[in-house]
This record gives sequence, structure tokens and C-alpha cells, in this order.
Amino acid sequence: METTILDKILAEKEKEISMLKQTFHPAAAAKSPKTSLYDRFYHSEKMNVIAEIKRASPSKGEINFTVDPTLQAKRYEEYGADAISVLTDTPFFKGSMADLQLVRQAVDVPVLCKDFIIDEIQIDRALAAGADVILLIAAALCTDRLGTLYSYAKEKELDVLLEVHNEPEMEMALSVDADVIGINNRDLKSFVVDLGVTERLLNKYDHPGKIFISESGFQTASDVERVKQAGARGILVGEALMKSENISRIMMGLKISL
Ligand SMILES: O=C(O)c1ccccc1NCC(=O)[C@H](O)[C@H](O)COP(=O)(O)O
Repeated sequence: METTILDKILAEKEKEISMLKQTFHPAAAAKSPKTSLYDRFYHSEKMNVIAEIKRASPSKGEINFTVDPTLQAKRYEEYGADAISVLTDTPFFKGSMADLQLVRQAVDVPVLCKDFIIDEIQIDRALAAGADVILLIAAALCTDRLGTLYSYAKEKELDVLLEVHNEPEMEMALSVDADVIGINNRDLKSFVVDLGVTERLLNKYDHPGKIFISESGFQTASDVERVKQAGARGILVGEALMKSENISRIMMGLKISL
């Protein structure tokens, strides 16, 4: 079988985790009580925007190497971001946990540690760096491990954005009773981005109690309108914001009324 980029990323993560187990010793990091992502996003009257710090990606190469994460995060918050996602993977996205720490210090909105989490120690590290939310990707885990890591994060009072891309992964998310489900429009194996993925899955799975976030590929207000019509209450946007010289204008287009 062909090795995909996700396979390569996960192989790197295994190495990173072995190193981490030798070097990182989690102190009992206490999380300050905050409104949950679910409650925030549930009550909002505008499309919830998770704005991403994304220096590079496997599909696009360099996006913005020279970004100042502190300044970028402050701009995102000022122009209405409801949460900030920080890509902390280094080999493939050129991000770091240091980026996450800087963002944490700069803003009050929830901060998402966007990484490829397959082990509890990565959750401990995200918590220690100040994350409020972690990403779990169904495509990277079997259902049992997904459930174990989901419960582990929740026990530590972290919110979880559980990412899916197709029907079997949506079934996994529902089986662990995830309350915030991300639908990635990008196929992590082929890199094809299609907003129709959100439309198809939300047409099929009608779960009024869940918050659905549509991820990847947003450029214009009409893109956002499409996923709003499908039932998404939030979007996750990286490249369009990272490449823009006018974040305020882009953000205005994204924050449509719900
Ligand atoms: O973006 C990639 O090339 C990529 C490749 C492999 C795994 C994950 C990848 N991206 C992570 C994301 O899901 C996006 O950063 C996020 O949804 C924002 O997408 P965009 O607005 O299209 O930059």
C-alpha cells in the first residue's frame, strides 16, 4: 500500500514521543476554569472563527515563515477570532510549542494545540504550554485509542476538537460522544479540498446537540455561507488569513450571522 503524508507525519510523531518520554516530565499543570468551547460556540450569533497560525504545510509548502505569532494572534483576536489554532508540528508545518506559549500569553480567547496527537504525553505537553483545546484526528487513531485519549483530555479539563473526514470517522466521533466535531474538507491523504465534504456529512448526520466546525479551504463569505447552510457553527481558517495583508477585511467576510 502507498505511504501517505499522514503515515509519514505519524511515523515522525512516534520518534518525537520517544524523545518526549525521556525529556518531558509534566508538572501538575492546573488549568484556569474557562467557559467551554462548546458553550461559547453554542451561544454565539455569528459564525465562530478559529483562526490559525500556520507557517507552512505539506500541501502548500511555505505559507508565512516570518510570522510573529504574538502579533498575528493579537490581530486575530482584535478582528473577532473566537479561538486561535496553533500548528505546533515542526517537521511538516514549521510550528512549535514555543509558538503556542507565545500565543497563550498574547490573547484571552481559547487556544487550540493543533498537532497529530497519538499519546497521552502530547496532551500533557499541550496542557503545560497553556492550551485550552487539543485536536484529535480520527484518521490517526483506532476507536479505542480515540476514546482513551478523548477521556484523558476531558479529565484534564481540556476541550477536544475531534476531526473527521468521512462517514466511518464520523461514526467514531459519535461513538466517543464528542461534543465538538471538526469536519476537515481537506483529504489528508490526497490534499484535495472540497467544501462538499462538510455538506455531505452534515446532510447525513443530523445531531442538534453537537457543534460542527468546518475546516480548511475558506476564502470568501460565499464559502462560509455554504457550510452554514449545511449546519456548521464554526470554521477553521489558516492559509487565507496567514497570507492576507488585510486580516480585518478577510475576517469580516468570514464572520457571517448564524
Ligand atoms: O494543510 C495541509 O497541507 C495538511 C496536510 C496534512 C495534514 C494536515 C494538513 N493541514 C491541517 C489543517 O487541517 C489545516 O491547517 C486547517 O484546517 C486550515 O486549512 P486552510 O484554511 O486551508 O489553510
